[in-house]
Amino acid sequence: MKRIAILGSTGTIGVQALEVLSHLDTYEVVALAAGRNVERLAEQVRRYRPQVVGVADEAARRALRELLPGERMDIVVGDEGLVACAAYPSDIVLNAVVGARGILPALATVGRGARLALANKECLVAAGDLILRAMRDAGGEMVPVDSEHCALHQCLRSGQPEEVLRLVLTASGGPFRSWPKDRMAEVTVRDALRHPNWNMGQKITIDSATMMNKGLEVIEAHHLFGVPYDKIAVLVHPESIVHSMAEFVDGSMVAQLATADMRLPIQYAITYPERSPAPWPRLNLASVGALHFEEPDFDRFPCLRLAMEAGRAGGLAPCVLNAANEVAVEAFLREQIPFLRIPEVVEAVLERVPNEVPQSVEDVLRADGQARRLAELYVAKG
Ligand SMILES: NC(=O)C1=CN([C@@H]2O[C@H](COP(=O)(O)OP(=O)(O)OC[C@H]3O[C@@H](n4cnc5c(N)ncnc54)[C@H](OP(=O)(O)O)[C@@H]3O)[C@@H](O)[C@H]2O)C=CC1
Ligand SMILES: CC(=O)[C@@H](O)[C@H](O)COP(=O)(O)O
Ligand SMILES: [Mn+2]
Repeated sequence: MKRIAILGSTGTIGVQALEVLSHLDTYEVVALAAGRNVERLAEQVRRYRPQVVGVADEAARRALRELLPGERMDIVVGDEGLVACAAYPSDIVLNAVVGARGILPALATVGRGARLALANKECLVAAGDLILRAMRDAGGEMVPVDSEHCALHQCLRSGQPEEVLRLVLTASGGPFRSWPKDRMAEVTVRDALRHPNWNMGQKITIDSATMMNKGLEVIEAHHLFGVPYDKIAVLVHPESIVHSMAEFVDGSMVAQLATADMRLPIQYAITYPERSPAPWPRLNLASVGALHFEEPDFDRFPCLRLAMEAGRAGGLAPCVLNAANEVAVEAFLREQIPFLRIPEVVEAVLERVPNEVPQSVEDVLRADGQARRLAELYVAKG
């Protein structure tokens, strides 16, 4: 039996991960962590009987205890609780919490030599160098869950690092792929939450709509695969069937294709290097018919440009970009700012937080906090 901890178990990735585990019979769930959805968490605890359970705050802890009065489990709370779940002895930690909150549990996982199955891209964006250093020092490993990076991980199994010419990350283009710029000023929350191909949590769905998601994924790919930014390209592919590709020096392109179903990358990250049979629907290319590709539009999607610039700038810039974006997306979801204000808030914050090379996670968390406070000020201006 392999032991697994799932952080963000009540979210879209966490729920699908438990579904994957229900058909693999060699894994024991030892830790579950979530935020405030205690009803769903209680159901998961009843079924998987983890030894430790994390929740966001004291109110959630009390509510969970009331729902499970006789359950033998340690309940841990807040960001410290998340770290405790990641640090609890296990072979694999699936980090599927949303946002920069994923940094400390990622460090706790790789720092004890366990496998980090990584959905939480924000931790690599904000603290990629530190997490990779901790992973190398402790002999840990990271296997991506993000669909594009899972695809690239598979594509790169067919060549040596020095044979790679470039990585091509595919992007659906989101719900506004073909909208003219003036119409994008009228975007509602409902419009932006209507992703064409994927059913995901709200924050990543808005990131897909602004294409910030793809920018974050470029930075994620840079860290995961050690490839410089000038060798990472983005290509819009509205069908989300080709999940990404690696181009080799001889002109060969190796792509990974599958249905748009996150259960596959989740299972891959858990069972790697083995592949297990999967019971869900498979890709039928004849019924898909045609696949389309086009260049991204950096003018209508300035978040993509901002993220790629922040990645190239390095240092604290990606952390600042990510923190400002988290605040701006939250404000858009609360209808405090319009859609097109998201990149404006991010750009304004990036211009004001000085860029340095972080020496420690404390430097990263300090810049994250500073960027959030500034972003709140810009949000308050509307
Ligand atoms: N969804 C997808 O298909 C993909 C997601 N990802 C990445 O995976 C991550 C998760 O995404 P997704 O599942 O869509 O997000 P969701 O919003 O669906 O889920 C987020 C999870 O984080 C938990 N959470 C929120 N606040 C806290 C907190 N304070 N302490 C502990 N846990 C907390 C939530 O708990 P609760 O609900 O109980 O409050 C929930 O379990 C993101 O980084 C995203 O970018 C990457 C590729 C694809
Ligand atoms: C499923 C997944 O990995 C998401 O990150 C997805 O790729 C988002 O789609 P976009 O290509 O629209 O950003
Ligand atoms: Mn993705």
